[in-house]
Amino acid sequence: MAPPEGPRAPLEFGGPLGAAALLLLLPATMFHLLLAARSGPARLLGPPASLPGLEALWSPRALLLWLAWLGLQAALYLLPARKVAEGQELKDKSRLRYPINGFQALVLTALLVGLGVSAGLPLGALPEMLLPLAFVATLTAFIFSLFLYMKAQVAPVSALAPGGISGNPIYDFFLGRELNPRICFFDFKYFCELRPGLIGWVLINLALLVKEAELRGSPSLAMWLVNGFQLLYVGDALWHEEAILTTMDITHDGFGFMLAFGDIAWVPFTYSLQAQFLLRHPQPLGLPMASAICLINAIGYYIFRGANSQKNTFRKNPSDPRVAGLETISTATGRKLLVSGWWGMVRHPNYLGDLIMALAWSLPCGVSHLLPYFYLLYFTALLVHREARDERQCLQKYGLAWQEYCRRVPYRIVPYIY
Ligand SMILES: NC(=O)C1=CN([C@@H]2O[C@H](COP(=O)(O)OP(=O)(O)OC[C@H]3O[C@@H](n4cnc5c(N)ncnc54)[C@H](OP(=O)(O)O)[C@@H]3O)[C@@H](O)[C@H]2O)C=CC1
Ligand SMILES: CC(C)CCC[C@@H](C)[C@H]1CC=C2C3=C(CC[C@@]21C)[C@@]1(C)CC[C@H](O)C[C@@H]1CC3
Repeated sequence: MAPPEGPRAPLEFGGPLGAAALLLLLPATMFHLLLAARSGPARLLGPPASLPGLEALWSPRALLLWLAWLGLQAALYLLPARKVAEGQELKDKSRLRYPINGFQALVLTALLVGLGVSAGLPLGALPEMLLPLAFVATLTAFIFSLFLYMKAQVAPVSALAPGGISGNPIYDFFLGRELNPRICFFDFKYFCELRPGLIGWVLINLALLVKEAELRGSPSLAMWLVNGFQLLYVGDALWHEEAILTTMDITHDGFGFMLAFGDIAWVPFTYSLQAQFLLRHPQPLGLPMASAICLINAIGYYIFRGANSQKNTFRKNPSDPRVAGLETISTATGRKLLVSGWWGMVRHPNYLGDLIMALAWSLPCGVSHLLPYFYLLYFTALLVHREARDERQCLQKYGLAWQEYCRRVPYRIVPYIY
């Protein structure tokens, strides 16, 4: 169906050319990181030691394993949920319904993997399959995004995302045309955002830990820390699954290659980079240093969770005693903005906490290589860009009230710095 005439959202990511470049650059970066982590020099910059042939990338076993994984996560999504939540109001005034059973999916996956391992499933063999698995995940993301693009051609105009209706096929394929593509109750974007990728990430981490134990007798302290920190992060995201319904990915962005690839390929295969690095480049870590890193992660988590929970509680019920005493600014929409508490410190305190945690995930890998710090560098760029997008949307939504908020809380992410 033809998109509506009228003013369109400004093009992002450098327009169609930028989107075309990212279609190649993102998978290329992911494969570069996978290869670099297993190579001796583990260089972040510069060419990988050797390029794999097609036989190293293509494996029918990896394809089967990948399809079984997606099938398992889809089946867990369809299980009865402890709660069904309503999303934000859509253009046509309706609200979609979403199952809240992500944490249940994590626990059931853990039980199934545990059962599998006790029945002889060689979890330690998974690290050897990362390259072909990443390859099939990338293929899946391309094919799936094509399906989503075609599905959007027959979707009603009211179902399209503001950003993905430029009319340029490459740009729209990358950004995503349809806001909430679904078949019946099965919401593709919501499913992909939290399940196969995030749970896949901690499973890959665990397999790397098991492999390290097989190679060296026991997992290293550094590997334990990386596994523990990232499991906490993923468990937290799934426990607070409902909060995802108000993020810009769900409420504003279409579902196209960027999110499909990001969710199912980028997250599991690049977010597990520190554990991949540690398997081949063991790092000595003493107890005092490990304790300091735990403290950094705990501070990051405290800020991240405190800020996210404060906003979520306030958005659900502003008179909740936990937030009722906070200072606010009224806006013309009837919604208020918090201007004290975490949200009075900087305009994105949750990003600050997330970045501190990102640092704690890299520190166990030592300082001899830049590679394990890739996540911190990429994440800083992602959050700075995301913050700017969110500010633009908030200025549009709240106008003068947002300007007043920016005047009263002048720093974006890091107090007195940015
Ligand atoms: N690991 C990863 O790869 C990624 C992690 N994240 C994390 O996900 C979490 C969610 O992030 P994200 O989706 O970007 O957005 P946020 O949770 O930061 O939400 C931004 C929204 O919050 C509301 N808001 C902003 N300021 C205020 C205020 N002062 N008072 C009340 N409401 C306010 C506005 O929406 P409204 O007013 O409409 O409610 C705004 O659009 C973060 O913790 C982030 O760090 C995000 C991206 C990637
Ligand atoms: C491949 C590109 C460079 C960008 C892809 C971006 C995606 C990987 C991220 C976009 C927003 C995300 C969120 C999360 C994971 C990463 C993606 C999907 C969380 C689920 C991580 C856990 C947090 O508690 C909530 C996050 C919401 C946004």
